[in-house]
Amino acid sequence: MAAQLLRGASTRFQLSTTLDTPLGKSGHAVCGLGIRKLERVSTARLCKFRGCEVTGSKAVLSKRRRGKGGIRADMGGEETRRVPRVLTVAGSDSGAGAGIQADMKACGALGVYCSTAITAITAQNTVGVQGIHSVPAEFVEAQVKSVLMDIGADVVKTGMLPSVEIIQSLCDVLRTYPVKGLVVDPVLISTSGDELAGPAILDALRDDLFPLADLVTPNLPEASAIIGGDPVTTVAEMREAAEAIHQLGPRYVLVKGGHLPGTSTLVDVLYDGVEWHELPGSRVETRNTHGTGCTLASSIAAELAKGQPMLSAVLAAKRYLSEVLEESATLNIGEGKQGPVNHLFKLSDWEKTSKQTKFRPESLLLYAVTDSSMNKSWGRSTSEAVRGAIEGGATIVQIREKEAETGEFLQEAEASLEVAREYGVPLLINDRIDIALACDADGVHLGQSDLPVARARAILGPRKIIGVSCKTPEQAEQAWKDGADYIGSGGVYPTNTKKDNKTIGVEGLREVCYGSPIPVVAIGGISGANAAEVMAHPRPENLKGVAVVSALFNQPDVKKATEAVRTVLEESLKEAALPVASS
Ligand SMILES: Cc1ncc(COP(=O)(O)OP(=O)(O)O)c(N)n1
Ligand SMILES: Cc1ncsc1CCOP(=O)(O)O
Repeated sequence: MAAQLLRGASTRFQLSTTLDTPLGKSGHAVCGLGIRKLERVSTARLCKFRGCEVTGSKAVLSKRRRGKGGIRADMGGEETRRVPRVLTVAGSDSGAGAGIQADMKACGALGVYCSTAITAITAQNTVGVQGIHSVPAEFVEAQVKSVLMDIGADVVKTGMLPSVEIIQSLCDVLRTYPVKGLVVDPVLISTSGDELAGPAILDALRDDLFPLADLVTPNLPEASAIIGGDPVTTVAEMREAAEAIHQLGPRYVLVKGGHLPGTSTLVDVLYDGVEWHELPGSRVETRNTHGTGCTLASSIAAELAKGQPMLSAVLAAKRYLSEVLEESATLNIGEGKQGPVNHLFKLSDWEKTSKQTKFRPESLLLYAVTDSSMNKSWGRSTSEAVRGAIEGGATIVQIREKEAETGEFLQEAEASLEVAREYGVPLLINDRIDIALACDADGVHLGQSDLPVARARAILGPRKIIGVSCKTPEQAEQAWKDGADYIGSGGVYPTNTKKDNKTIGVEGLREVCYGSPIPVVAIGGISGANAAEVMAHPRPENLKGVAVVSALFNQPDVKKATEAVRTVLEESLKEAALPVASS
């Protein structure tokens, strides 16, 4: 059970909304003027605390304290916004690729407020580390306290901790002022190969800091050093190392594979003492990898601060890092062998200049899946049919071609993509990654027997949309871990469009939705006549729409047929104010 942190800086008095974060380092509250010990209380209980009244999920200043200037005069009593907060306790990198600078940029890019406690000042560039000047432990402690007593932090992330005294005093502060999450990046060896910590520091990390941590994120050399020097060069050895490090006390261990020696495998291993997750990554060939360890750890901290559970936080952070690496591949900063990345690439205009149409879960509302034999029988090309569907209200399109030769498929896809781009509607290719790459489509839809999702993600990179057909919650969970963006689930009803396809019904669809961490679109035998039943309230929150073939394309007028289904969907959206079903 989470410790209840009453975040009560002078500008807001709302209880943290992530009280269910599974961290339980009991009993302190930050309220107004300082941090005080509180008894553990359950979320629902009412607690009174030095002028703060906590009622349900709200903490408000009592009249008595309000009168004493506890609320800022310029707030005018308006609701204020909760901002997720990370405190990074790490070293400064003069080259700004790693350390504090990387953490601040990554958190900023992810919408999280990042405060800092600087443990060391390094003279560093793309060539390596030229000098390290440690900050005295008392002054690191002073920085941490200053932040926690006023601004507060949902999650603390540590990087370079250059002395045993700093580690021990940080542990003391964290025991006194607990936070909801602690991510420890055990910075022992920089990615450029420089040793950043000696054996005494390693011992202090192992004995004092790891037991307080929610996550420890060693790379392969660090994992090896932590477990006493045994080599960690295979996925099996990564699992063994994760197990050994978990014994030291953290709730989770993420051993980062990077490029495992001698293999093209990119995999990280996440372990919580019971369950293993092998998380694949996409390969980006670039010299610009300086600071990726710091970036990953601070991005995970940022996602945890937003209230994500650990696995989701790790996956989201990995995806962000892949995007950053891809976007930074050709940056030319510094003369050394390892350059920095551009954490803030989204502030530049890539989204404006990119041809890629962004995936939003809402675009699954009416998913038009083409069928060239149906369209041919009505005397129209695939691209004409796509135009009709989009004008009739389709929100995403998939080119599903089961008969044409590769060259014809590519031509159809290119012509259809031109139409889709005109309207800003995403267009995906069924099954064929080669076609998707050749025409630069927005993504692919894959079945269970197509190219494995993790491989597809590695080939397509972080930005392309990947949808996966799933008939069970287990398949959906796996697809998410492997990097899928959405699930297509069905057949909901019997269909003649796909032979020998098992029907799972509305019940089966909903089971998949409840087991899926990502959005779901229903498919199979869906038309204007039954779309309302599929989308009926209360429905799973992540059921976003319907995918339709024959009810759109085996019709004389595609636009009219699409409008008819869209009208039914619009009606179901109007019920959106009603409660959603929960599992
Ligand atoms: C949105 C959507 N969902 C499911 C499917 C089915 O894909 P798959 O299982 O690969 O079968 P085929 O389409 O290849 O016959 C889909 N295409 N789209
Ligand atoms: C491709 C696919 N996957 C599951 S059912 C199906 C066919 C859907 O076609 P229709 O909408 O005509 O039933």
